[in-house]
Amino acid sequence: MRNPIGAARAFDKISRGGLLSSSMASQFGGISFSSTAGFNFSCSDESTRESLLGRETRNISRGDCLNHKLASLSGISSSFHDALYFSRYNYSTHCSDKSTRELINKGMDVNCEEMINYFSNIRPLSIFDHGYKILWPVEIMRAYRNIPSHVKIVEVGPRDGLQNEKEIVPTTVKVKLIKMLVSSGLPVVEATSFVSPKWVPQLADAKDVMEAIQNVEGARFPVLTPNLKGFEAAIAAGATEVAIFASASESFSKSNINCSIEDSLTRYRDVVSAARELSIPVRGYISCVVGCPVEGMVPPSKVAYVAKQLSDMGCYEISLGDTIGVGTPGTVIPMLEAALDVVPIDKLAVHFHDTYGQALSNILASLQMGINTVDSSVSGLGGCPYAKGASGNVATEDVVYLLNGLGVKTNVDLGKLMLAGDFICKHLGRQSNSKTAIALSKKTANASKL
Ligand SMILES: CC(C)(COP(=O)([O-])OP(=O)([O-])OC[C@H]1O[C@@H](n2cnc3c(N)ncnc32)[C@H](O)[C@@H]1OP(=O)([O-])[O-])[C@@H](O)C(=O)NCCC(=O)NCCSC(=O)C[C@@](C)(O)CC(=O)[O-]
Repeated sequence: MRNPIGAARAFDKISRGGLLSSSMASQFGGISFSSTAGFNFSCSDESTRESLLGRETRNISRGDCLNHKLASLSGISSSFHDALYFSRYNYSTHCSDKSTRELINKGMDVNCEEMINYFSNIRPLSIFDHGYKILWPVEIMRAYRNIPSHVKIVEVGPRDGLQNEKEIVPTTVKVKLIKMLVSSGLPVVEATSFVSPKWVPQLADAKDVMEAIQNVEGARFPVLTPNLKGFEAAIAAGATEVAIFASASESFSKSNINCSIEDSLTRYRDVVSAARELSIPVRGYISCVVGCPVEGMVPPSKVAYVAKQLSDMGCYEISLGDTIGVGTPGTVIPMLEAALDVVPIDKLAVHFHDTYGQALSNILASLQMGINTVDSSVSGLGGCPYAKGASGNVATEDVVYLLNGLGVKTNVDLGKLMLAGDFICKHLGRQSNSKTAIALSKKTANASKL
């Protein structure tokens, strides 16, 4: 096995010297570099070359403090680093934690050995054991650089989950579920919808739900409002935050809210302006961000268009919904890139249904791009009544397990969350859709510690 510190020193010398000599190649596990203009690379291993160059040749179009800091500390041109190691997104503001930031902010004083020690201490990956050649700190940086230190989970189970149940869930059960979710530490629990009861009878008790949770503290309770009528009813029932929901697909807009995308945006401008007068924050959703049950693939440009409209009208956050769960990172990443061209990253959230089992992969890809708000539904409840065949949202338990594994803070107690999931699943008379909940409920281990 190659000595990582030796390789670190080699990397350090190259970085500081700014010259890449062929004698260094052997220390980089067979990868050779040419330091001619433009830093062309040649590499003996096809897949390594692919991973080093193929996917990382975009230029940075946004400011990226880390790039410039690391470029300057390593003493080589930033274009080299931009092309090789970093994508276009800003690391520094989404930096994993304080000590990483400090490390980065030390600028010239940081060397690669410190980086290795740092990352090998905090990350459980034993990449050195896998016979990797040069790719560690690069790979680690690439995999973790944008993952935020804290993720806000928006629990949508009581709304997105229960809106799709055949049997109408009694108000008392909904209220108990909401309280249990809050007690698990979830900061935002979407409570219900003020939509037409003819369209969604499952949530016809919206007013009663809101009145019953008036005194519940510890979380915010946004509610869906499709128009001014819904907004006014929500405010009268005590809502202090609302969400509007547009679509990137014309057909879905028509089947879900009975109007075109443009007409929906006009309606939503009225809702947002009424909300602004009352200082009510408005979240925006976009459905069908990668695929539509009627139209098939949805181009990223359509998502970007609606995202910009929602952002411009004043939504504080825009949740990008893969309503029918068809996305993979292959389609989700280009969609997010398009959205990021028009909306700042801190305003974006992701909302994945898990129809094809891709939700966690899509969430990881989103985190790696710096997204720090994720919607999910306890026990994977859910679906949309107007998107036939779509399954539930990604399970909140699975998201928390993933984030715990990445060392990302959520403030959610997995054990308490599982109790909430168990409660609603027992009521519905079915098994949880959360793999984490199923696996952990078979163990007696204390799930709160996982
Ligand atoms: C938007 C409408 C109302 C248009 O529905 P419409 O029929 O075109 O509306 P209308 O203005 O002609 O009114 C028809 C009737 O509804 C009443 N009405 C009108 N508005 C309201 C209201 N706010 N609350 C209560 N009642 C309302 C209105 O008063 C009237 O009553 P009537 O005179 O017939 O007795 C209807 O299409 C609707 O309610 N759609 C909601 C559909 C829905 O909730 N879908 C699920 C949520 S979206 C989703 O799940 C996706 C998401 C967000 O999770 C993201 C993702 O997964 O991708």
